[in-house]
Amino acid sequence: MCKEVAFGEGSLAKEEIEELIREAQKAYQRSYVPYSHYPVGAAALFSEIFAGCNVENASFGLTLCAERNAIFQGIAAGERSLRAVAVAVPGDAFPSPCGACRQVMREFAEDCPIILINGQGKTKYTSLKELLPESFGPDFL
Ligand SMILES: O=c1ccn([C@H]2C[C@H](O)[C@@H](CO)O2)c(=O)[nH]1
Ligand SMILES: [Zn+2]
Repeated sequence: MCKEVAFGEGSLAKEEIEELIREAQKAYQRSYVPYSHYPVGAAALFSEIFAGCNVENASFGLTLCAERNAIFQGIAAGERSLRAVAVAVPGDAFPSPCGACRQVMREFAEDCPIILINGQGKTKYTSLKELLPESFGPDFL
């Protein structure tokens, strides 16, 4: 059975959500975080799933967040339409995508579901519209 879960104007199959969550959870195990010790994994659903982890650098400002890493993997593969994003961390607290990542998501989705996952596998559902209201995007130009 493939239960559809409605999100705003779109919908996602329950199986798609579960796989997206699993991919985000796997991704944080590949994080390179010798400075913050805060691993983050993300999975971006385009026509398929692209995963990414955060990658830090001794020159701290060069750090790439997990969300942008995952999204850019999709874009580099030729994808343009972002359907959902999952973000997972190992700790008790839920993750929250930073402002830069929210704006990068906005480039490829007007609005999309965002699933936040903590280390116990608990989930919080939000959306890009909620995290980045009154956003600036490509349609302004
Ligand atoms: O949503 C977030 C927030 C932070 N980070 C990373 C950047 C850095 O490696 C570490 C601490 O900021 O967490 C992410 O990957 N995603
Ligand atoms: Zn970020």
